[in-house]
Amino acid sequence: MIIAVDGPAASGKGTIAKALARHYGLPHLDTGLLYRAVGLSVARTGGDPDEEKSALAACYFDDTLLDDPDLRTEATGALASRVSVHGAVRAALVQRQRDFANQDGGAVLDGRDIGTVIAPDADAKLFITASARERARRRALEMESRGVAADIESIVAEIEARDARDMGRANAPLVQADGADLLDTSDLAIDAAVQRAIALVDAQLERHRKG
Ligand SMILES: Nc1ncnc2c1ncn2[C@@H]1O[C@H](COP(=O)(O)OP(=O)(O)O)[C@@H](O)[C@H]1O
Ligand SMILES: Nc1ccn([C@@H]2O[C@H](COP(=O)(O)OP(=O)(O)O)[C@@H](O)[C@H]2O)c(=O)n1
Repeated sequence: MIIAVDGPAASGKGTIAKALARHYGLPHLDTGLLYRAVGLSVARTGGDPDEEKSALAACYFDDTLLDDPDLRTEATGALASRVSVHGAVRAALVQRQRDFANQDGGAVLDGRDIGTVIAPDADAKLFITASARERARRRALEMESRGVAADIESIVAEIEARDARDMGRANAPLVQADGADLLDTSDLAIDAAVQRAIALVDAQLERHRKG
């Protein structure tokens, strides 16, 4: 069984995808980490994230990079969003994600294009969202918990810029996939959002069973 979870930054898609993986006993892949690794790698090697060749060269990173704490910063999120506009970068990462999705028993993947490109035939699809202000508030809390000062207005601006780039790009733009249920978590606590996600997935699985 494949479950596709997509949505913009800090919408709660990772939290929900992890909880779904636990609930259904499936492995989980945070596909954003792959794009973050490319973004960080291109920056560290002095390459240009906006130049396709440079970004493509950074796709062949060592997997130990996936554990680097710098992957989690908002600066790396912005770099990831810049390298991920390039078709060659997306093509270089596609097989790894599809292999993960198609492993025996299935998987849960979260990202921007799981329900549209990576696993368009997924058994269940969710599109998670929340207002930009609520997403910025969550990011600020995360940063403060790491001891990093956070300015809400600049985080809102960064989130809106990233949304615009991710939704406006020509290759695999962020969009609610055909057949995906929309889940707005703006006014939901984590537990409530997870319960709602499980109910939506169960209902989709039931609809598929009935054909
Ligand atoms: N429904 C929610 N209400 C409040 N905070 C949430 C909710 N969902 C997630 N969070 C918190 O917001 C932050 C971003 O969530 P995360 O799941 O990492 O988002 P994404 O994967 O979409 O970037 C985390 O600190 C997480 O604990
Ligand atoms: N499947 C994916 C996942 C991430 N990405 C890109 O990678 C960036 C970082 O993704 P992420 O999921 O780690 O970011 P957050 O939503 O956690 O902030 C996004 O802004 C996208 O531009 C993508 O293009 N396709």
